Order: sequence, then structure tokens, then C-alpha cells
Amino acid sequence: MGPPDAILGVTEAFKKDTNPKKINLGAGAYRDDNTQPFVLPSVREAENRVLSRKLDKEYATIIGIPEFYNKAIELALGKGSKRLAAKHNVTAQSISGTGALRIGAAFLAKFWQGNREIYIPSPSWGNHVAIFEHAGLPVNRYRYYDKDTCALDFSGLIEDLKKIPERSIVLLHACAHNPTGVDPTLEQWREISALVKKRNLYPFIDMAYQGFATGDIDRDAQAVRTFEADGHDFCLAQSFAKNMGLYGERAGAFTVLCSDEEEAARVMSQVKILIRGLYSNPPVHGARIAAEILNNEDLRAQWLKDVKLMADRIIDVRTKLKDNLIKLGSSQNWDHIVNQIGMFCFTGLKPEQVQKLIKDHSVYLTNDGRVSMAGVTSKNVEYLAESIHKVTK
Ligand SMILES: Cc1ncc(COP(=O)(O)O)c(CNOCC(=O)O)c1O
Repeated sequence: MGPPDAILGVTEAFKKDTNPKKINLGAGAYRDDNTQPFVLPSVREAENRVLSRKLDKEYATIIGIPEFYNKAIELALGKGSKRLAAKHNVTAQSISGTGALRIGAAFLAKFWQGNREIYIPSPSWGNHVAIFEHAGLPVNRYRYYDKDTCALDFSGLIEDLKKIPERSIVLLHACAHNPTGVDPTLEQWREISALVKKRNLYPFIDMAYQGFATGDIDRDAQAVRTFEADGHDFCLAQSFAKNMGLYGERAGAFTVLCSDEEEAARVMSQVKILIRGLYSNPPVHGARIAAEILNNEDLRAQWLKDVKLMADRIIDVRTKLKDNLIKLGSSQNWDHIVNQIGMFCFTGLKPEQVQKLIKDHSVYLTNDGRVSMAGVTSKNVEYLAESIHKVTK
């Protein structure tokens, strides 16, 4: 019998709890202030327009729906991208962000001529290891998080990037790092980019939260655009699960940014062969909804409002949680709750404190102390603060 998934297992345990005050801070899916899933108004409207066209259900191409994947990569790199204009990108629709990472893992496992290891941050999204190891790419780590400050271990990160073998693959979270919520500043991204270049490392950028971190689509893409501006070739995984709330529709995109159009043609031919052997072609409905939004100014404008509303609610409950802990007289430093960004807060709670929160207070979170801030609302934030205070004082 295999172990339950560390993240999804939390929700299973939460569902069994009968305490009316229970709080689910496990799964990384947005919830509104009534802890309900949120279908963005722009998504509802886009879906209505798609359905009104009574489209057929034929297969998409191996690389998906062009109106979707062409707009997805433009969202990431920006309309003014020189590399896009030069057609250096190989972009395919993927089965959400996980699927994009998996195509990239298969591609690099088969064709990467450099050091055949991928270095991911410590900690990283729980599923990264399985995705790359299933593809036959050994996974190693670089330092990322300083548990004493609950912030970036920038010197450790730089030291490790200086040490790992040249031409290794390096996985970078573009924004809203999962599980820590800790992102490099733009200045630090510039230093990372320069060092990656100097050490001949190959970036694989995972952008699962564009717009969801700060509420600003362009600001959240600054790391990706810095790497493009610095002339890197790289792989990019995009997810529209969070920023469009298309979780179960599985809309994402995978890109290889190549050195020229000729290389892009060869890479595209191999990406198609890999996708064909993995799942043939992607689901159409979610991509049609996302394409409707990305290709129509009115829906795009509504979407930018919707994604900012989600980001702002998360930022608001971060402030409320910290303020309540201070009001309770907590002697701990809780600045990281508001300094971290995106869906998650890495609280610094120890496993024994997490277990007490679950058992004594029916507050559910992963054992590493990661809190999905989307589970925090204006109604449960006081109870949550009291519970955290009780297990940390
Ligand atoms: C960094 C990162 N990359 C990629 C993905 C892939 O997401 P998807 O395949 O749904 O697009 C995710 C989704 N995380 O899921 C929520 C959680 O950790 O509880 C992610 O966080």
C-alpha cells in the first residue's frame, strides 16, 4: 500500500472531522471568504460564449489549440518579446502545469547533453521530485529557504549555484514559491540570472501562479522576462489552474525557448513525438475558455480584475492573521506572514505543533507547517490565530 499524498491527504482527514470550527489549510486551491471554490466571472462568461458556439468534440492537435498556447506564451514573455517575434519559442498546450513539467522532464531526460541532473529548491512543491524522477532525471537540491528568518537564504542559494556542476538543469519558481511563499527580489533575480549564465546552467522555470501572487500579471512574470532579456534559453511550465481557477480543466502550456528558429523546428518535432507517446493530445474545453479570455479585450480586462480580487483577499487575510496574533500577545515574530506572497505561508510551525493544531483545534495543514492562505477567511482568522497562539506560546 502506498502512502497518501502529503498534500491531498490533509483534505481527506479534514473531511472526516466533525468539529464545526474545523479549518482546511491544506490544498493549494483558492477559496472565497466563505471557504467556497471560486469560479471567476470572466471564466463563466467565457465558457458561456464557447458553449454558445456549439463546437464539435474533435481531437485538438498534438500541441493543442493555437489560440490558447500562442496567447499563453505571450502572457508570460509579454507582447514586446523579441524572442517571440523571432519565433525562438516551441510552445505546446499541456495538461496544466504538471503536464508541462512532465513534457519538459521527458524532453530533457532524452535530449539534454549537459549534466543530467535537475537541481530544485529546498523545499519545493511536493510533486516536483516525482515528476522528474518518473522521467529518469535525478533530482538534487539547492538551498532556498532560511528557517530561522522564514525568508530567502539568498547567500546559500548563490553559494550552491556556484557549486553545482556546470550545465546542470536548475528549476526555478517564477513567483509565489510553493511551499514557502518566499520570492527573490527583482535585484536578486538579476544576480541569479547572471550566475546561471556564468555557470552555464540550464533554467527550467515553473510559473504556476502568474497574476495570483501580486495581482499584477506583468509583475509576476518579471523573473521569466529577466531571464529572456539576459539571453537565456530555457524551459517554461505555465499553469492556469490558480490564476484562472481552471483547476479541473487542466489548462497549461510548455515552452522551450531555443537559440534560433531552426533549432525550434527540430525541438518542436521531438516535443510532438514525446506528447504523442505520453497522452496523444490535450483536453479542449479548458483551453477554449482560457483562449476566449486571452483573445478578447473585455474578458481579459474582467479576468485581470478577478485575479487581482483573489490576490488581494489573500494579502488581506495575511495582515489579519498577523494582527490577531499580535493582539493575542504572541511573543513570536510573525512578519513573514505578510512578507511572504501567493497562496502559501510557511509558518515555521514544527511538526509537533502542527499535530497539536490538527488534533486539539481541528486546524488542518501539511506537516511542514505550510498554510494555504486561501483557507483563511475573515470569519475563521481569529480562531486560527488563537489556535496558533496556543500551540506556540
Ligand atoms: C509550483 C507548482 N508548480 C506546478 C503546479 C501544478 O499545478 P497544475 O498541474 O494543477 O497546473 C503547482 C500546483 N500546486 O498544487 C497546489 C498544492 O501544492 O497544494 C505548483 O504549486
